[in-house]
Amino acid sequence: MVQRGHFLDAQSAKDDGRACDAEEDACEEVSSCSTLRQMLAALARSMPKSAYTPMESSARPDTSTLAAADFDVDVRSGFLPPEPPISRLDGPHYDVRTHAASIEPSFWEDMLAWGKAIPIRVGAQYDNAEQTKEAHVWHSAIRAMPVCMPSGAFLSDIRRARRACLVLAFLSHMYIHAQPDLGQYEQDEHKAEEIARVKRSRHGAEGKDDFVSRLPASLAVPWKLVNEQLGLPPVLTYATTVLWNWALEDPAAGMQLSNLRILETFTDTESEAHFYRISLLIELQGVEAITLMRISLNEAFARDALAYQRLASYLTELAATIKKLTRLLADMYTGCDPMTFYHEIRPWFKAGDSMWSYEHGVRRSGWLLEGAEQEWVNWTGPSAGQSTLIHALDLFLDVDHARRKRGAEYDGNSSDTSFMERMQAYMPRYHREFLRHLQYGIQVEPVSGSLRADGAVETSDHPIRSMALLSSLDNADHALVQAYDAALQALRSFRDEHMRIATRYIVKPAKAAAAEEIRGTGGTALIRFLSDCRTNTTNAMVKRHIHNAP
Ligand code: HEM
Repeated sequence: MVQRGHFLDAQSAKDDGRACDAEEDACEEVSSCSTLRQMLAALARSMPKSAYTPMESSARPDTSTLAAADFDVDVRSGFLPPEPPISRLDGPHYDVRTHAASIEPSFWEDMLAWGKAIPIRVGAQYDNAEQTKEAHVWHSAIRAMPVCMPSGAFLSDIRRARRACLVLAFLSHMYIHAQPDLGQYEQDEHKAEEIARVKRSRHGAEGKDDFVSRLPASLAVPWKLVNEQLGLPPVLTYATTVLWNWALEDPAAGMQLSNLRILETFTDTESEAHFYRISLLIELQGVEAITLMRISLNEAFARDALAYQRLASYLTELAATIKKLTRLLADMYTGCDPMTFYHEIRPWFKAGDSMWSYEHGVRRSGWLLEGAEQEWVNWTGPSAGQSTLIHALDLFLDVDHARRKRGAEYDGNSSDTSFMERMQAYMPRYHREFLRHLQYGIQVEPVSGSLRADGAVETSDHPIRSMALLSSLDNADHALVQAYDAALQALRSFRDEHMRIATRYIVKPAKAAAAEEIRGTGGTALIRFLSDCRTNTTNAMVKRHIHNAP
């Protein structure tokens, strides 16, 4: 069997001491495909690397070559950077009220610290007149702040670029959401008109009738530039709130579950820190899954009898790892209060796609990034649906959320088949590349068989699924099929738990608050969508299709 790609350099298979007749042919095939091979070798690399990724110093450093050589997936930390993110952009400290003309990036840090100290609140719900006044001064200072263009040298230090992305994201969401009368959330047209009228009268001096959805150039321009560098749109993302938002309690103790602390929150509540921390712990535990996926794909390259046995054992381990992820997910309840999540934390995440405003009497959604975008932008707020880890598990196990495969099994009533693909636009560039590679870079010779209960022929060029299909044809040994399906079952159970969480943290509080429409941060009709994701997981199981399954 000739593979069009594989996940390990051929030497490792040889080092296994396994004889494989097809190996040399396959090696030739692979060596002719050197670019792909380099990418695969980078993925399989076992040497730790530095999170500092020096790049050419220029106004817009080109990171494309790095993307090809390195998917920014670390053997110790997975999709998290292996070294703690920096917690402050250096440079002199400013008294933000008197030195508003400064243009050092550290000035953003001072603005963030000031905003948090007030503290800036969603909808300008302050406790007293003094706070209200100070918040107004903060707000005006942001608008008056000069545009600071980060230098090429600054952008080329990836840790500083990530921190800048985080600070600008928090500042931008604070700026937008902390304005008074955020009734623009209401999609009731009459209310929105009334609110717009009140806003006009209040912000007459600003001269902007939809001031609320306009991000000033002082934030919009550098934010867009920094995020372009990282391959992200200018909006708060999972990468910002989770992947790059942590520190080690004790630097000497290293990256352990109990040693991680969240750097920035909007609400300064334990619930918000816990909400981010759970995802962080899942990412860290996910390193185990990434390793198992990688070594499994090596077996998909070898494809001898031992490979089938080993793959079965790795998939069994993967199922156990996914169960650990589910247990971590269920820990959400131990530190994140559903009401605090729904009423205090979630509103900060709203972005252009779910905010409405009026300009010159025209109602529209979106944010206007002054000086950075000509058009109103409708980006979506952060969702753990942007976790590359979960997408990788889906791709590895051939879960098809786009519903292009196995089409006959679907009723054609899916709520949102494009959500998962759309979420990839919100991942850091290298992680997106990683998924693209996992999806398109490693196909094998298609395997066909009449395995389905309805007799339809299924053809698969998926490296793992095709082996499970082949193994299912052999009635003597269904160990691989069982292990493959067990991993899918574990992923389904993860999604069961996730649905319970979404119900407890969004659906119930929304019903209690008599919300007219219940949608996820990503804008989905959430219960229908999450239930579809579960169905897609189950539909990938092989056993369901075998005539004589044991
Ligand atoms: C309070 C906690 C959470 C709530 C309320 C929640 C809610 C939601 C909602 C409503 C969606 C639908 C998409 C949207 O419109 O935003 C979603 C998607 C998703 N969430 Fe969460 N989520 C939570 C925590 C997590 C965590 C910790 C993870 C794991 C890292 C996670 C992983 C996902 C994934 C992978 C999706 C895409 C759909 C799927 O794969 O099933 N969520 N979440």
